[in-house]
Amino acid sequence: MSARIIDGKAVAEALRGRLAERVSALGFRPGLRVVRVGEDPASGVYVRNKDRAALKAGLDSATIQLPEATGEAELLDLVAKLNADPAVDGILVQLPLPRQIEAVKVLAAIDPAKDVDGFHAMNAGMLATGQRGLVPCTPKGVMHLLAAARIPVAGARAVVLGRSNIVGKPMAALLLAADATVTVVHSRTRDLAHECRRAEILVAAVGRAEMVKGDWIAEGATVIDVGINRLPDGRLVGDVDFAAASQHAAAITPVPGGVGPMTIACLLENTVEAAVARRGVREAG
Ligand SMILES: Nc1nc(=O)c2c([nH]1)NC[C@@H]1CN(c3ccc(C(=O)N[C@@H](CCC(=O)O)C(=O)O)cc3)C=[N+]21
Repeated sequence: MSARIIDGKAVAEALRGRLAERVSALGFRPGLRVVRVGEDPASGVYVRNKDRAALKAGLDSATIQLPEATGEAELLDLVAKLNADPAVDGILVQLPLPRQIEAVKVLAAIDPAKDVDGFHAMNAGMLATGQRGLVPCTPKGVMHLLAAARIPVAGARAVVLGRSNIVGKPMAALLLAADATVTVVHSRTRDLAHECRRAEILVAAVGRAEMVKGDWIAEGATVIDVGINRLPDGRLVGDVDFAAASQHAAAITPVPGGVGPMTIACLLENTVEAAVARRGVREAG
């Protein structure tokens, strides 16, 4: 059997189209500012793709590029300025940050109402306690993909591989809120393969190229691959051995063209949501 491929690029395009319509009805351009310190290669493609998508959706979007040697106080000053700017609805500080800057301090300084990454402890707490807040883009994008592919989540056995604050933990919280039975597994889990084989929905988010093997996948499972890993030969692969997993899964996301484009679409969605909430806009429909 060969799995159905869940086309994240197409689902993201559809979501961006709906957002463009929503933005044009607002009568103002939601403002997004992305702050990038230094030149971490992982965030290069992301920044370029995001800028293009944001402008196309009608957002007022700009990237603020700071030098690698920027100090923590300087970055905190910029965040304070963006917090105070009424035209700015969303603030995203690209991670990872250079060594001299403590990321948790910077994330804590962002106004939670403008925290379109959903990384502030306030938004993480809102998600954990089932309250409305800004939800991290990648896990939010995964939930959109599951819905678009008509994968039943309620009651399903879901396994999340990875426990990061930016993907694994919020992913588990969202699946739980959608009534899945959620297991989080990680590098210290005994018999990872066995745990993964129990999954009806497997979300792989460890950042290790093709770590999930074909025989880790139950027959008929849905496989969501969050990993984006660059191999020495330049090829881009996920955390899952795609060809082998496709022989067992019923549905699977590719890399590239799976979760990545959804992360960007959800960043735009969060910016629109932040703008609507902050400015007290009442939308029709
Ligand atoms: N504060 C913060 N928030 C982030 O969300 C964040 C970050 N920092 N730092 C860097 C990572 C990386 N990231 C990506 C998102 C989408 C693609 C993406 O769209 N990838 C495409 C194309 C990839 C390619 O062609 O190279 C795909 O998977 O199909 C990639 C990478 C968000 N990140």
